[in-house]
Amino acid sequence: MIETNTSIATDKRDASAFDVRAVFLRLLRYLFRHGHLLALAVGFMVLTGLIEASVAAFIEKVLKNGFLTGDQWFVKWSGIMLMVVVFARAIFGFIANYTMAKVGRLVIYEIRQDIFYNLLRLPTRYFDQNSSAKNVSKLIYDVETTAVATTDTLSILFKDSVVTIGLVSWLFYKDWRLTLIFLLTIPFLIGIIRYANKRFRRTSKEIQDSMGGIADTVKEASIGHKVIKVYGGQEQEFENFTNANRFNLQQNLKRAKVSAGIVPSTLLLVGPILALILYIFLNYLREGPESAAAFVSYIMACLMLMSPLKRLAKVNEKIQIGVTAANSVFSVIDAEPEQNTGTVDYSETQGHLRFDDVSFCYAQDDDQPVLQNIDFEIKPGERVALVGPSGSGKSTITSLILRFYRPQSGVIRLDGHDLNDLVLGDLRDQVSLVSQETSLFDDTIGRNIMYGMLDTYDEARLNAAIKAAHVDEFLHELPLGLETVVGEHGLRLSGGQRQRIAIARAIYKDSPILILDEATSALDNKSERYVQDALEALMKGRTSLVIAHRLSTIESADNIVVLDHGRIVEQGPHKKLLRQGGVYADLHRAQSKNPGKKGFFFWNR
Ligand SMILES: Nc1ncnc2c1ncn2[C@@H]1O[C@H](COP(=O)(O)OP(=O)(O)OP(=O)(O)O)[C@@H](O)[C@H]1O
Repeated sequence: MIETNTSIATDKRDASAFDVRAVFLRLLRYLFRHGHLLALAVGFMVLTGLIEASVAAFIEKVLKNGFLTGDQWFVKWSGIMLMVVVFARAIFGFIANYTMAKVGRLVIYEIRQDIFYNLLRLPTRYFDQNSSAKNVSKLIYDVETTAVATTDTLSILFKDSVVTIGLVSWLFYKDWRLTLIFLLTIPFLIGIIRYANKRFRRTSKEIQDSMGGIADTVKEASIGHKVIKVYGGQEQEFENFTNANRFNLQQNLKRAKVSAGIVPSTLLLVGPILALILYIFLNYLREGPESAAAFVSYIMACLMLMSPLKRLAKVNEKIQIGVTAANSVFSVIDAEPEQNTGTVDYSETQGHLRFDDVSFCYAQDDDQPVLQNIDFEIKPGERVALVGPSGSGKSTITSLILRFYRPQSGVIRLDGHDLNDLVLGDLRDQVSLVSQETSLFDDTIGRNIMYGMLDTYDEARLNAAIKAAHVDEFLHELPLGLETVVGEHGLRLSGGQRQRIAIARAIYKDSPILILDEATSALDNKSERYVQDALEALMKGRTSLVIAHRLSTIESADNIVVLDHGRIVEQGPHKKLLRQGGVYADLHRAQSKNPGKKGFFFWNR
C-alpha cells in the first residue's frame, strides 16, 4: 500500500507533464487507419446535424404557412415532409452512431493488440517495476477510456458543431444584432472551459492510477487469500483496499464536481442573455402576428443551441480524459523492448558456459552489487551446483544466463561467444528452466507441457516426457487426462504435480542446457526419488546448473560453487570441499545432523 501511495504521489507531480498535442495526434492516427469508416460516420453526422439545425426554420414555416396564412399546399404536405425528415434523421443517426462506435471498437482492439504485443517483449526490469495489476488496468480501463473519449469527442465536434453552425446562421439571418448579443457569452464560456481543462487532466491521471491501485490490492488479496485467512489479514487487506477505493472515490468526486459545474456555469451566463433578448423582442421588435412566428423560431433556435453548446463546452473534458488515458496506454506501447542486438545465429550449442569476472546489481544506484566478480565455468555436459544462503545470488546467476538482465561488468560466454552477441531467441532455445515458482498457464496439462512448442508436437516425445517426469502417475486419475485444465497458475493441482509438469516441459524441450532451481522441492519422497532419477538421466550429457538446498542431491556434481553475499567463497567437487573444511564442509555437517532441514538456516557466517 505504501508503494501504491508513493507512486500516486509521484505521479501527481507528473500529471500534466506530457505533450497533449502529440498524444492527441497520435490518437487520431489510430482513428485515421479507418479513414473510410470515419468519413462515413462524419458524413452522416453532418447530415444529422443539418436536419436538427433546420428544425427552427421548419417551426417558423409551420407557424406562418400553417397557422397564419393557411397555405393549402403546406397544410397538405407538411405531415409527409415531417415524416420524411424524421425518418431520414433516424436512419442517418443510426449509420453515424453505429459507424462511429465501430471505429471506436476497432481502435480499442488495435491499441490492445499493440500493448500486448509490446508487453510480451518488455525486459524483466519492466515487470520488476510495474505490477501485473497495473498492466491489466491499463489494458482494460485506460484503453476503453481512451477510445470512448475520442469517438465521443469526434461525435460532438462534427455533429454538434454542424447543429451549432446551422442554428447560429439561422439566428444571424433572423437578426444579426440580437445574435451578436447572444454570442457575447462565448469568451466567458472559453474561460470556464480552460479552467475545467486543467482540473480534468490532473484528476483523470489520478483516477487511472487509482484504478491500478485497486487492481493491485484485489490481485494480492486473491493470490494471497490463504495467507490472509491463516494470518487473519482480512482487516489489513480491507484497509488497503479501502484506502485505494477511497482515493478513487475522491478523485472521481473531484472530476464529477468540475464536470457538474460546467453546465450550470454556462447556464448562468446564457440565462441573462436570453432574458435580454426576450426584453428587446417584446419591447422593440413586436410588429404584427408574423413577428410572433419569428420570435418563437428565434427563441427555439436559442434554446436548441443550448444542448450542443453544452456538449461542445464539455468536449475538452472528453479530450483531456482521452488524452490522459492515451498517454498511459502509449507509455506501455513505447516502453523499450528487450535489447536483442546480437547477430550470432547460434542454434547448436555445445553448452560450454563461462562467467568471467561478472558483477551485477539490479538498480544502477545500488551500493552493494548483488553479484561480485563471479568466475566459474560449466564445461559441455558438466553439472555444476550453486549453493549458498537465501539472497546470496543463486537465482540471479540463472537470470543472467537467460539474459533476463545484463551484467554491468564482466562477460558471460557460451562456447566462447559473449551472450550479448547471440540472437536472444537462439540463446533461450538452448536452455530449459525449472524454477522455484512453477509457471503453469490456465490451459490443459498437455498444452502446458508443450508450452511454446506446440508446432513441434510429437506424441512419442510427449509420452516419454510424461513418463520420465512421473506425470503419468497422477494423469490416469484425472478423468480428462492430458486434456485436464489446470486452472490459474495450476491451482487445481498439488504443488508436486505442478512441479512434475514443469519438469516434463523441460524434458520435452530437450535443450542442451538445463537450469534446475530447487527442482524437486515440492515432491514427496517417493516422487522425488523417481523424478531425481529422471533428472539424472536427463542431465547426462547436458550442461546443467542446479540450485538445490539439500546438499545430498548435488554431491555428484562436477563442481559446487558456494556463494555468500554475491561472492564465490569456494568452489570444487564435493569431496574436495569437504577436505578443505570451509563453509561447505560446515554446512554439510550441519545438514547431516538434521537431514530434514532443507534450507540454509544454520549457514555459518
Ligand atoms: N528483481 C529484483 N530486483 C531487485 N532486487 C532483487 C531482485 N531479485 C532479487 N533481488 C535481490 O538480489 C539478491 C539475490 O537474490 P537471488 O534471488 O538471486 O538470491 P538466491 O540466492 O537465489 O535466494 P533464494 O535461495 O532465497 O532463492 C537478494 O538480495 C534479492 O533481494
